[in-house]
Amino acid sequence: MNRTLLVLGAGGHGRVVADAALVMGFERVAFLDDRQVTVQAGLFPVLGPLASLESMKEEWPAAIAAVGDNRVRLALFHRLLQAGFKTPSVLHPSAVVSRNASVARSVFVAAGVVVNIGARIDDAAILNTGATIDHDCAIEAGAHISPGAHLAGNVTVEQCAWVGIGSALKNGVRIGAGATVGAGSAVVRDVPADITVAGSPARALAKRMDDSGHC
Ligand SMILES: CC(=O)SCCNC(=O)CCNC(=O)[C@H](O)C(C)(C)COP(=O)(O)OP(=O)(O)OC[C@H]1O[C@@H](n2cnc3c(N)ncnc32)[C@H](O)[C@@H]1OP(=O)(O)O
Repeated sequence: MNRTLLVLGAGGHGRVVADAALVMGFERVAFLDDRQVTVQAGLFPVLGPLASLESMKEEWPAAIAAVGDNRVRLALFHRLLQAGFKTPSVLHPSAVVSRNASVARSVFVAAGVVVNIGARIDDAAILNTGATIDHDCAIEAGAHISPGAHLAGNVTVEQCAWVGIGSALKNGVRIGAGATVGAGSAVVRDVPADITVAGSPARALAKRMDDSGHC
């Protein structure tokens, strides 16, 4: 394993990732963050703004995108690939990940997570503290499963969707790309792309507007 890791983003999520990286065995961990003057990064130095990323590669060849915003994180991951960085995943040692599950690049698997047989975790996804991902789920690139969320078997969470803290997803449901599942929700049917649902059973709250102002 490469023993250095550059963490992109020194916010709450980035700090959790950095902490887990140390426990996992990385020896030198540092941040890039545009708020370098004010950020409270704890034990880890902030080496510069994100704009300096490409110039860091020689000393810091491995990096992980660790900002909470799903689309921004996925874009940063693609920038890492383009610049030729190594893109290891960070798996907290207390996570239980089936040998018959797959975990792609730049994934963060937090403490206490369980991933069961046949699950597929794609690039730059987050499985946050204590989440459970049961058999044959697919968590697509840039998706975020928040702390304590429970996914039954055969659930699909499409690209950049966000499953809120403590929610429960019935077996076989599909969460559309960019959709949001509110905290503590019970999802019993498919959720279309770019919709926010919440409650038990989860129902649509609102539809996000795109850049042109249309839903
Ligand atoms: C380590 C970490 O911290 S990871 C981060 C974990 N955080 C989360 O999981 C948070 C998930 N986010 C939520 O649950 C948010 O409330 C969202 C995204 C569902 C909605 O946020 P907003 O669009 O800002 O909605 P807003 O707060 O204005 O609420 C709109 C309505 O929905 C209701 N509502 C909001 N969230 C929920 C929810 N989780 N369950 C039920 N109802 C909800 C509100 O009560 C409100 O109802 P009202 O109009 O009758 O008053």
